[in-house]
Amino acid sequence: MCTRHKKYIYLVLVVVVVVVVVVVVGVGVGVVEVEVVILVVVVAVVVVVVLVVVVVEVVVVVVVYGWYDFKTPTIVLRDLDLIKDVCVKHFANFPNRRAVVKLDPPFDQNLLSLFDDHWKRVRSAVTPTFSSGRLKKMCRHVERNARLFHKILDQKQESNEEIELKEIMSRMTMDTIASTGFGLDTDTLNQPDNQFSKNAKEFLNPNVAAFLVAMLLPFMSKIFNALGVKFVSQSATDFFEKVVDAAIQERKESGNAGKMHDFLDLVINAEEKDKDDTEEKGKGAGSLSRKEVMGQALIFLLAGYDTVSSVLSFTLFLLAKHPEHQRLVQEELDSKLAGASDQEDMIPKYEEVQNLPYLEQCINEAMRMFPPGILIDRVCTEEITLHGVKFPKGMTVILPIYAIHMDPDIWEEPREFRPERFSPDAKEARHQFAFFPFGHGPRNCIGMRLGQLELKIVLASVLRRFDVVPCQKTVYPVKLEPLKLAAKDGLWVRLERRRKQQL
Ligand code: HEM
Repeated sequence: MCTRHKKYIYLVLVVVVVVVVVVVVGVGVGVVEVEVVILVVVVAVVVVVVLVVVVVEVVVVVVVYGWYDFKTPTIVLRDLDLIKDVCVKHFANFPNRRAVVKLDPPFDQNLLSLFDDHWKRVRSAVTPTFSSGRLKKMCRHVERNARLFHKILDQKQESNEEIELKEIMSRMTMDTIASTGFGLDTDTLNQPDNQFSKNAKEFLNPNVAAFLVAMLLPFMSKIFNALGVKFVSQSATDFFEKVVDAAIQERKESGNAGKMHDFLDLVINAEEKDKDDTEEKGKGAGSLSRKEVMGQALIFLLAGYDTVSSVLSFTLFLLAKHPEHQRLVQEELDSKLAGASDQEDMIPKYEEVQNLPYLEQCINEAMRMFPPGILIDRVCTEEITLHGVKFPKGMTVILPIYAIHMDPDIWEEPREFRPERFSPDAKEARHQFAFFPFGHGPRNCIGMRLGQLELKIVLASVLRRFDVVPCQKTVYPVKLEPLKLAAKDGLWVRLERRRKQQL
């Protein structure tokens, strides 16, 4: 039960006890009639009984609540131990996400949407792409894009331009995902309307209306499929298939195939093992069918673009509004990175960003307040009872990330930006599952370490070079769009060059 409810219940109980004592004393001194005593005791008993019922009800309402999504029982968990059990301890009973809409091939083969053993095989084949060794190699793409990004920021700073962070960060992360994943040089930073960016935006903006209808009325998904309504743009999917094919061809011809250790190499390796290109092939760990490979290429683009750009922009925006925390980050960067990086461009290296605890605290606090994913879900595949709550087979389990990140019983004044919440002591004192922007357990975000690396390299390099300050268009507190955690009025700031002696 949460402490707020407890407080009210204790208050009412104290009032009841005080009234009873006053009345009994009143009888003792002869100012209250016996009938009044009987009446007061009856009322007190009724109040206590009602309270007991409410307490039980509150326990049920606060720990979990649910509804029927037509015939599918759906439950929302608030209890952190239950969340831990579902995601980690009893993962075997909850291995999949719900299939909200039926996707078209090859996108239907993406990790996010796969089930059971099929998911397990693809996940273990893709996991090596994100090993420390490969991340280190991918880092040079992140650094190169950060360098190009600085040139744009320099121009904007020199002309004292106001900057909408989400827009410019999206362009930068688009280039980063294209180069880290596929070795492509897309230059979206300088050419925001290039073909790659146009198709990515089209692909990333699915048929929202159909998607929402299918979410609210699951049976409509089948009707949409029968009518040929697409949830994801076919032309954009075709475009990316061609882009990936051309990139593979180019790498093979240049003799670099297998040497770059990025996602494209995984594609090429998979091809070698799976020459006859059928969906049924690629059953061994490490081997993927051509469609599976394309499915992962598309989900990397989808999952790695908007998420990272959103956290980058919210973190910088919050630091602009909280200069005292920005100073602390800059002091950390000055002391830990001084002399170790290339002084000219201020881009820290892979090893250097591994030890920036205060920057990490600020990033975590920004992700607590504005997690790119509002919730995650799992489906129960085998009945189980956990902490007295029965999960029947087929039940959808919702794990509400945003609601838990904003729960005042876990986070005091949750709307305040307080990076100190993530100090080692504060973390130690809190339930480990109170913060989960990347999900939890074996099905958590596979790109987490790449995402964190990008965040730290880009933020460290920007904050070493510039002070980020509010401007006329800054709207704070942030007003959110109705259906996603995006700022309705944009995230506007201005840049000021840091004075030499601070560097
Ligand atoms: C700040 C950055 C990111 C955030 C906050 C984020 C968040 C998430 C969340 C909440 C999930 C669901 C986890 C669960 O159900 O337990 C997820 C899954 C996933 N993410 Fe990320 N993500 C980020 C970056 C990335 C990047 C850079 C990539 C790829 C390059 C990526 C690829 C994926 C994939 C493929 C899955 C599905 C994993 C599976 O089902 O096995 N994400 N992410």
